[in-house]
Amino acid sequence: MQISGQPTGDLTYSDVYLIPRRSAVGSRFAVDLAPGDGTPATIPLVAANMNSVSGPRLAATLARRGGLAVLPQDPPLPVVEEAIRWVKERPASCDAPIVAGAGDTAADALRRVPPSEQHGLVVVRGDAERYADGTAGPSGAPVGIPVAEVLGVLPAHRLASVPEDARLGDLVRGELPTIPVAELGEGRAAFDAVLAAEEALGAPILCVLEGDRVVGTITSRSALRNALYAPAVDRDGRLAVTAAVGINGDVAGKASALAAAGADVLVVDTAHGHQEGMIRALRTIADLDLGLPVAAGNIVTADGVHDLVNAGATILKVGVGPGAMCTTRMMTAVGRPQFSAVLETAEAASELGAHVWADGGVRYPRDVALALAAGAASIMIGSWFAGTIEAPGELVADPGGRLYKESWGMASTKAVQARFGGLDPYERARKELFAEGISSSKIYLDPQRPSVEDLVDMITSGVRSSFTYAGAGSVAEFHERAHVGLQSAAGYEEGKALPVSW
Ligand SMILES: NC(=O)C1=CN([C@@H]2O[C@H](COP(=O)(O)OP(=O)(O)OC[C@H]3O[C@@H](n4cnc5c(N)ncnc54)[C@H](OP(=O)(O)O)[C@@H]3O)[C@@H](O)[C@H]2O)C=CC1
Ligand SMILES: Nc1nc2c(ncn2[C@@H]2O[C@H](COP(=O)(O)O)[C@@H](O)[C@H]2O)c(=O)[nH]1
Ligand SMILES: [K+]
Repeated sequence: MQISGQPTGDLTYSDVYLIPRRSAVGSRFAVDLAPGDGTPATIPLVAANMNSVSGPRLAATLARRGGLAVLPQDPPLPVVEEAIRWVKERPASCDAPIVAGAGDTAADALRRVPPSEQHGLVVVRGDAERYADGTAGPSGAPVGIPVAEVLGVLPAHRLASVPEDARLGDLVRGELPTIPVAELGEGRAAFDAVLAAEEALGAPILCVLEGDRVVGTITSRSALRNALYAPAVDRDGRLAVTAAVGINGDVAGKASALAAAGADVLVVDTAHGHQEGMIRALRTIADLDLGLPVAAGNIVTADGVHDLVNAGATILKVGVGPGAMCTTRMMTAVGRPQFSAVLETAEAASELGAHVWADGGVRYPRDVALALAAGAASIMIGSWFAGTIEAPGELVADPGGRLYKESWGMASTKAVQARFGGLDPYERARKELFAEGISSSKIYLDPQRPSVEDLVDMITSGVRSSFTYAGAGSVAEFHERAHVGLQSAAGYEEGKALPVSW
């Protein structure tokens, strides 16, 4: 990366911009976004290990589009193992259905999906619990739902015009719109086949049939995405997923169990990553020789990079204080403006053959492009992804009818209370003294982009375009060719669009 001008201090994303330069990359579709960090990701996006962000559905959806999600360290190990299993059993070539029971009401459904196009529910006879949101129960059972059990598909937009207490079983009508998995094909052929089936059946969402089981759903939008993205998969072609480990407790036992459950990357995570406890935890994991990439953090200095890589980290998780839920900077004054933190750590990491994930503070696609320009391999996003259909938790309508999901910091009083609920009251009270995050925040769904996939489309299209402005066809070339300038607050303001006249 080249920087024009002399920065007088550390910089964050709003302080900088990208200068266009001569390009030989003729099309934005010619850009390869694979991070090249030793993980199976094919796009440089990682969902943060926050309880309000990375659950199994978001992890599977993001992996289908080439990203990774980090399952957080707080839930009990069996819950995380089950989440890994759930992700691994989801299809890579079609969507994991949102399954509802015939007796569920429209109000129940609206807590899971907004009434928007491109989304819907697969309504089954009786109780949907049996299908655990698309699986057929315990480990080893066949994946998918017997077609005879499926009453129909309810497009979510219909929920806008029915009474709240209407039963879903009474709302589905007509023949079940299906497409055999063998007809899906690849690329444009798949898009054409799905579009033709949608038009012929007059249905915006189709059930994908393998034998006599519904293994997923598909829309023409998801068929288009199948052609644009390559899923992040493990050696067996199953969707990839990542899981976090803390630095305390039985680190070896937990890391081994997560690896055995199928985690594709381990993330060793604590607020102050440049500490002896982290170095011990990394050495413990290195001794296990699990053969997995290990991400560790959070750090913001080159010294931190050296110590953590020497202890076994292959990826550094970089960022102290930029997170939307984070109060560390105001509580402790500690942290570092994120652009400079990524720039310095990425340079140090690259000398050691390691990589950086820029963690936190991303609010626009431009921030992702700038983190990549600074040398990051991937970008971690938390709060922005919390306001999506796939994030854990239910949709809530505010008094004006706008839909949101609740989010909270992993170092907030709420998270600390949940994490240390098993301790005696004295120990719990001691832990609660140190909250460094907000306990409750509303993250509104973007009505135009209610799904994490919509956000991924938006971010990757912005970043593909950034790459061509810089004449870069890959992440490695972007690291080389990005030309960054410094801007004033007025310069940043000028770049914003104007929703109403001035
Ligand atoms: N990226 C960021 O800016 C931040 C992220 N977080 C996130 O919050 C979650 C919880 O992390 P964490 O609070 O580390 O909890 P952990 O459960 O991982 O424990 C942290 C350990 O480090 C010790 N420690 C020493 N100094 C500090 C310090 N300054 N801050 C925190 N712990 C310290 C703690 O001991 P003792 O409790 O006795 O002090 C404890 O043993 C993680 O997901 C983390 O990434 C939290 C804060 C900042
Ligand atoms: N200091 C704190 N940092 C936190 C907390 N919870 C999460 N985080 C960090 O934020 C990023 C995600 O950033 P976002 O801007 O995309 O939301 C996450 O990965 C953590 O590093 C917290 O309570 N305190
Ligand atoms: K912050």
